Amino acid sequence: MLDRTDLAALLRDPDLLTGRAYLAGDWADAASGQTFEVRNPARGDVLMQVADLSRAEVARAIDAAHDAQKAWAARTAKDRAQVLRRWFELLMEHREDLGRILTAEQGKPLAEAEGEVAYGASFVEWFAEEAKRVYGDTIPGHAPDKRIQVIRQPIGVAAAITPWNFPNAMITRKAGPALAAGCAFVVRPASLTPLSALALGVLADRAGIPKGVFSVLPSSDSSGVGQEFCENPKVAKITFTGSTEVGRILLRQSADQIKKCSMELGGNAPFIVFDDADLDDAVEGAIACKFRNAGQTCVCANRIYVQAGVYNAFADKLQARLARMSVGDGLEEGTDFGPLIDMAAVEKVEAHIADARDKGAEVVMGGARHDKGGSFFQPTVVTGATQDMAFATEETFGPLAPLFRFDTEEEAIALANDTIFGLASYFYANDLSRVTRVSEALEYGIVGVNTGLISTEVAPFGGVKQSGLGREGSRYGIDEFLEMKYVCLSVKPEA
Ligand SMILES: NC(=O)C1=CN([C@@H]2O[C@H](COP(=O)(O)OP(=O)(O)OC[C@H]3O[C@@H](n4cnc5c(N)ncnc54)[C@H](OP(=O)(O)O)[C@@H]3O)[C@@H](O)[C@H]2O)C=CC1
Ligand SMILES: O=C(O)[C@H](O)CS(=O)(=O)O
Repeated sequence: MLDRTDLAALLRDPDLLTGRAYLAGDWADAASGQTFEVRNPARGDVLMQVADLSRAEVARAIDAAHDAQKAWAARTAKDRAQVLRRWFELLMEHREDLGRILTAEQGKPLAEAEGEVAYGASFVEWFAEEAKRVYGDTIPGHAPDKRIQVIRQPIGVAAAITPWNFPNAMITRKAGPALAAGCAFVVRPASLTPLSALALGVLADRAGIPKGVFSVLPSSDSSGVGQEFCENPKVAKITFTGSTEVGRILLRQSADQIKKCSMELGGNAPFIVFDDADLDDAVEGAIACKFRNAGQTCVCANRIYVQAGVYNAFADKLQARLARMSVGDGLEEGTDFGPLIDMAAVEKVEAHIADARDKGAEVVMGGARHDKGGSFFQPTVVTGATQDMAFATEETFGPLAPLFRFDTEEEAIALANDTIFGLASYFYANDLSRVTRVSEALEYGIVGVNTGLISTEVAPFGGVKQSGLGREGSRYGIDEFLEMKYVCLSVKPEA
């Protein structure tokens, strides 16, 4: 059993666990008194009830954000940086509690959850520093009496919608740059995992982020809140992380007001192993890249392409390595893979396996629900994968590793690029010319070379094609929350 009392008992600071909304600086229940339940994916228990805000209450938070933003932007960059730095320190001080809350609602192993908390906090730390480096330009005038300046100003109120798979980091990866730039920030977290977001609000409040500048707005009405964000003229920016399908909906809804949008969307990452790769490294990279968060990340390897000469050796090594890993409750020591988020996720993995089998693939490891029951699933390896199978074009979002065989470099690149997505890609090779050729030929926003882990706050994270618009993290991430202004000054000669 894992209910609210049990989870609170695991925390050093139980005040981090709340089901109340952080609305315009106040902790509030929904005016209607309505709530929605949050479940623990490992045991299926109802963890707690969370305030189910209406669209009108979300609009009130947007009003408060709009009112508070100007004063926040008027503070010096150093002042905002110090507040963000304090938030970072609090996030790290409470890393274990935030990790337990995250695992309880999302399911990932505690080590991964605490890793996500540190990763999420790193964006707050990074953009606390970047706040002080929002530079402009002066440009030599186009006429003797002209002086040209370029200044960059905060865009205003930013509204975020975030997914369940990284319920902490996908919020701070947006809030960090937005607040650093001088924006106000309202976020509607995924209804499956609002607790991590609310805990971020508790610590933002303690850090001194002014009331109204930051709101966390849980609601089961995802489409209604999305419409409010897109239609409310006080919202200047939509920043979304989630599926390409929902990204399209938000872009369509934002078109009427030409609202600025950042989109971190779906992926279909190829993971290519060439015959000059270090196979042990490639196996470690594939495990990290494919099975992190039980395969529920947008940058997970979705297709594994192995050159013919090393195909069997790679397949054998991967299975041997996987066999040493364990499936279990993320709160228990030694768990490598937690449960999937829900039964819909299980059914999608099962559909991809059935489709592959029907088209001639062989399931050489796993392939079925785990005997732990619920949404636990066996880590699965499929050989004989081909481009006509569903997982070649659809994101599996689960612990399924399909192995495709290829002969030539040209063929591998063509297969890897044969998708509407373009977020992350990976390959293992040691020939320098091949590494350069393949890095340049892959049509993706991110290329991992001899590594399966690419996520860091210092680098620009984002996709091309239908995997998104814009970048998060790095020195580029703050640009998404700034507007550039050109000032043309006419200077008259002394009378
Ligand atoms: N590029 C990236 O960095 C990332 C991409 N993703 C992608 O997201 C998908 C998995 O995450 P998942 O949460 O299932 O994705 P979804 O797109 O289903 O949901 C993402 C968020 O959007 C909300 N939402 C759903 N429908 C609407 C709507 N009509 N209007 C406004 N908001 C809406 C959801 O709310 P609710 O769930 O409460 O209904 C959730 O908060 C995968 O495709 C994955 O690749 C995920 C993480 C990172
Ligand atoms: O939600 C996701 O998939 C994240 O973007 C993955 S990462 O940033 O942790 O790599």
